[in-house]
Amino acid sequence: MGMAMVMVMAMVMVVGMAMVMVMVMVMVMAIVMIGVLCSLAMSNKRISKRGRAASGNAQLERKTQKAKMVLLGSSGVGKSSLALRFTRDEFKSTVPTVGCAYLTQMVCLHETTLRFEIWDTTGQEKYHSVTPLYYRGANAALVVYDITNRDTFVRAQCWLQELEKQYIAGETVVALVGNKADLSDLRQVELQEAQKLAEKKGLLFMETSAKSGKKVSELFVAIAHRLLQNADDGRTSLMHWSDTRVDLHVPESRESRESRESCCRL
Ligand SMILES: Nc1nc2c(ncn2[C@@H]2O[C@H](COP(=O)(O)OP(=O)(O)OP(=O)(O)O)[C@@H](O)[C@H]2O)c(=O)[nH]1
Repeated sequence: MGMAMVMVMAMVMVVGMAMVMVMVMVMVMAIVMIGVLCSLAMSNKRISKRGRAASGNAQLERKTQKAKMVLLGSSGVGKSSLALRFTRDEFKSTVPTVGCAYLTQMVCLHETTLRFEIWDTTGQEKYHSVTPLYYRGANAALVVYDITNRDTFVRAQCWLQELEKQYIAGETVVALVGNKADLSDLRQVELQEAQKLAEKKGLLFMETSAKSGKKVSELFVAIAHRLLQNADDGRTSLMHWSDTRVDLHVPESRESRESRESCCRL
């Protein structure tokens, strides 16, 4: 009888100990799981904070920068036509520019949007003395000649010399542009000759046609890339631009708003 009692008590003790051990194990597992869940929650919080900071920076980087560009060259080479092709993708008969015309166009690149503020000067000799007023402070200059007219190429070289006196090399992006490439049968300036000149002076060079649109947006995008590269290298500084206009007139039609806000995406 006594032996049986001892055995029963021993069994109760073993079962009790087993139950205590199971409970301890359950508690330990619960504590471990709570710990894991807490650390996961903390790291998620950190990731989302970092994500917000990154998207904030991305937003900052996407801000629009503006660049002043001046178009120079003899009368009739197609400066206004190039500006019109680039800003409105149009080609129509133009009248000689009086003084200067002002147009704008956005270029959307991967990380930045660049707003070109284009000063289209007149090529007429009688206004020559006022032209420096327009190219002062320009971030970029297009020196345009007509590939079918050698005189305009000679004149373009005078413009380049004038610009060289005004600017520190590398600060202003200068492009030599041979326009009217659609009339290559009437060519008076060989591509290689202009290319060589541009290489010697470290200029961008392109033959374009405002009439057909050939290489026009490529030209402006190449200038935009060069400008942003110079800004990154600290050689030039571009100002930020934000649209702060207040429209005091009748609401704009959807069509005209879309064309105003259009961006040259390449
Ligand atoms: N075939 C051809 N004609 C062009 C091209 N670009 C311009 N033209 C014509 O050349 C003439 C002069 O063009 P504009 O754009 O007014 O020239 P501009 O350099 O602005 O002239 P100014 O305002 O006097 O300085 C116009 O009759 C245009 O239609 C082109 O790429 N091909």
